[in-house]
Amino acid sequence: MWNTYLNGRVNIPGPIPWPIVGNLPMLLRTKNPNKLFLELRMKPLWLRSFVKLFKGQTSLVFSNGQEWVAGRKFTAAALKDFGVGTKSIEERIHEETRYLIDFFSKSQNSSIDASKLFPKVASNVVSNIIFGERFDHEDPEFIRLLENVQFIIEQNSPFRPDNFFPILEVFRTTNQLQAAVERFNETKECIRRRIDKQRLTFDPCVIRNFLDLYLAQEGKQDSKISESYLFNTIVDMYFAGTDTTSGALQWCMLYMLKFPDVQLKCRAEILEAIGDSRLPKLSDREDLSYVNATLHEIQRIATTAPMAVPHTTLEDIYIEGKLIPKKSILLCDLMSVHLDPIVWNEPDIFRPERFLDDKGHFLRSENFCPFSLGNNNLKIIWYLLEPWSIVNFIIIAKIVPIHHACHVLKVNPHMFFTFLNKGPRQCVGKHLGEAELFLIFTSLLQRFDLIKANPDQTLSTEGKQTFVTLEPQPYEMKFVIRN
Ligand code: HEM
Repeated sequence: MWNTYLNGRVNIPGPIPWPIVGNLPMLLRTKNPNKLFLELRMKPLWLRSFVKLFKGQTSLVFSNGQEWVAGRKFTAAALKDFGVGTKSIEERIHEETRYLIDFFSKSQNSSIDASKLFPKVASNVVSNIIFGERFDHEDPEFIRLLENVQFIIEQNSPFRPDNFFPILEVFRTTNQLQAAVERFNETKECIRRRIDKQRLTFDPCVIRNFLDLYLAQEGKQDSKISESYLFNTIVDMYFAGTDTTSGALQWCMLYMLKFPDVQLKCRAEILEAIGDSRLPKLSDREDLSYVNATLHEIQRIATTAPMAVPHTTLEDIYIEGKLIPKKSILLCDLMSVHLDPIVWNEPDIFRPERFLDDKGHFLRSENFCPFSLGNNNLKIIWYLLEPWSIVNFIIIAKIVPIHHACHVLKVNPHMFFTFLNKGPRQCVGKHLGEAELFLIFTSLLQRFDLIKANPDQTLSTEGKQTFVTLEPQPYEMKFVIRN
């Protein structure tokens, strides 16, 4: 402990933490941890850590090494075969979009709570890919499934004080902990029931959806992936694919309410390129530069998953001469890249045009990374947790170029990032998430004027942190059929 303390102080710059509680008091004083981290971006400091969540589980998110490689290959291939980049994903998203259009057309003047609606939309697209069918939004089983996902996510937020300071867990009501475990088991049970139902009509020669792939794998001796691993990966996809996409869609709507001029420009482009007699397709993306730029700008300024997920160092590393010990848990702050004034001009200003060239064509940026770091030479803030001390500390290390860190590690940049062990990490649902944002956003703008439910309401762009995502504060809006 002393060694950790001393080594850390010698090697890594930062303010002195309080004994035992580290920088927890500072964190407790803030309502918005992400904002605090941003304010401290150039000032390294020590903070307390959060407990290792979901310890002992094995699935795509919670596996490493060869097991992870096999699981990743399987999941990525499955997502590809069943849609990502192909027509069928488009059809599955269209199915959900048609439901939305129908629903909004019938409930024209009703106020819609975006925080209640979009989790259903995102979750239904994942359901469609996994089970081959969507749920009715009013289906009690579906509502319960979503409530459970939400509850578990809230209970496990890394920003809960007891996650920063595990000893506080003794003060957490056992009821809450017990409820989280029970709801997690209930979610698994719901998925288990679906698997059993699909088993009755399963034909190994006709693979219909992700579950069929799972069933085809079941019981195979030579399979590199165990049944329980695949089962847990389905659970992962549910959790990882619902909150993130729903959060991003909520941000999209919020920015359209806040910036009606941008909404008008997006709609004008959609109507000019596509008209209003058919739904937008993924292939329309290249004709919709301004829309594309707007979606990128929203994802940049809002950063739905601001700190991605934790990763672990494989060995002792030195970043700019500072020791980051083996098995340290690192969080990379994606938001620090998206709001870095060195790479973005006036990063706090919402301006879709920054993603357009002089001719109005869409312009990519290597500093755009909502789905985690790629191969780019990004500068990023690192948060470091030291896993062996009684009370863990996080250090916001200096901003360092990612390639620098990878060079020190002598590994491929992708291989650098790990979740509690080793393995490259990037969002496996990136293309699916992008497709959902594009198709749902454009389809809604094509048909409806998006307006605030209450014209006097001030919409805040301050986010609300959940497990890994940053969502807008709840707001209400109306979808009015366009004249
Ligand atoms: C706008 C939507 C989305 C955003 C912003 C997002 C963002 C992220 C981020 C930042 C990570 C962490 C990467 C890292 O380890 O550093 C991640 C991982 C992951 N995402 Fe997404 N995601 C989105 C949509 C989806 C969807 C639709 C799915 C569903 C299939 C999904 C499934 C996953 C999974 C399974 C992982 C873990 C991958 C692994 O550990 O290999 N995501 N996502």
